Amino acid sequence: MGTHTSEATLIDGAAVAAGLHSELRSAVENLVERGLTPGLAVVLVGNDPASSVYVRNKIRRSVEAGLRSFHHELPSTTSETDLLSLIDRLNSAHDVDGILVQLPLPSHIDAQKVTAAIDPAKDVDGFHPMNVGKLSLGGGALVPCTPLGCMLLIKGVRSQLAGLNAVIVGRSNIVGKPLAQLLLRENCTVTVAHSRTEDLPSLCRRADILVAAVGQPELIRGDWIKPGAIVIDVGINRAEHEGRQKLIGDVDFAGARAVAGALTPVPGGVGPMTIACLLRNTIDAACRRHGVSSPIGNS
Ligand SMILES: NC(=O)C1=CN([C@@H]2O[C@H](COP(=O)(O)OP(=O)(O)OC[C@H]3O[C@@H](n4cnc5c(N)ncnc54)[C@H](OP(=O)(O)O)[C@@H]3O)[C@@H](O)[C@H]2O)C=CC1
Ligand SMILES: Nc1nc(=O)c2c([nH]1)NC[C@@H]1CN(c3ccc(C(=O)N[C@@H](CCC(=O)O)C(=O)O)cc3)C=[N+]21
Repeated sequence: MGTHTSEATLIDGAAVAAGLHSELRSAVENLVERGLTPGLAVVLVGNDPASSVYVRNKIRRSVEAGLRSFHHELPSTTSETDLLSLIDRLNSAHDVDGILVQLPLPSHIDAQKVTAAIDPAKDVDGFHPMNVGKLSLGGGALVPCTPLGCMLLIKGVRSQLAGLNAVIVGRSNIVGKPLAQLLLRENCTVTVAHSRTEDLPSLCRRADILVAAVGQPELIRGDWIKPGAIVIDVGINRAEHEGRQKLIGDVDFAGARAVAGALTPVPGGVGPMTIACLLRNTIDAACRRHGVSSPIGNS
């Protein structure tokens, strides 16, 4: 069949996220008028520089949106017991609607245990077993922010996904697995690949929707991509370039751009959507907790 010559459409996640932020800002204004100011608590343990940058962005964005923001920075030597007791306090704090504990946690702390200690109604990351279970059963969950952001970008390109082959490279609990549930819900045929997958290039070539969430710079090459495919690059890899820090995705951007139908850049793709979806989940959680109808559309 015909050769594919046109360049992929760039999916401008930063622009989509900016649009979401302005919707969220009005939604918060509306809620504040009705006496409800949604509150987000962000907990950072230790001083990993990348985590600090993300946490600062999350706080800045939530303040811009009009949310109440609570910031807890704990030293890397914090014990699991102390972290759990902070979570207990946040669970019972009336003005806290969302709790986010930034990952990764120091290795002496059991992240699963911490996640399970968060009130599922305040679990704006969607990592609590209750929300994971609800997502898999099909309703009522707080949905993890990055997969939610990916879905909004994919559906912005193409609203009807039924029957498409979706390949997700990466099976983490925060991206790959929950995204598989969301694509399945849209009636895609979903394959989740990982480090033990055989012949990854051939598998990727069958994908109408290809999502890379691996953490390996430019693993996915242009010639692994089906012409016209929607390619979502979740990867954030830091590299030195001419003495400066540069972010690189899991997809060879230039190679993919010549083949794909639509493609997200790094930075400015999925990352900004993750933060917008976090704020959206916080507003959602606040409305549910207070029995108020949500002023934002559901998806
Ligand atoms: N933009 C955003 O908002 C976000 C970006 N990220 C970024 O996304 C990337 C993935 O993060 P996360 O989901 O936490 O990843 P994890 O590090 O938890 O998991 C990586 C996954 O990739 C798989 N994998 C590793 N190497 C290969 C390979 N060579 N071939 C095939 N599969 C491989 C692993 O397989 P196995 O299970 O077999 O080990 C694993 O399933 C990172 O770059 C991270 O920084 C993450 C969250 C949010
Ligand atoms: N409990 C928890 N929840 C998370 O959602 C979570 C986490 N822990 N730990 C780490 C990962 C990673 N993550 C990102 C969020 C925003 C950008 C982002 O905004 N990226 C910008 C660039 C930012 C920069 O310049 O570094 C972009 O891609 O354009 C990236 C990555 C959320 N995560």
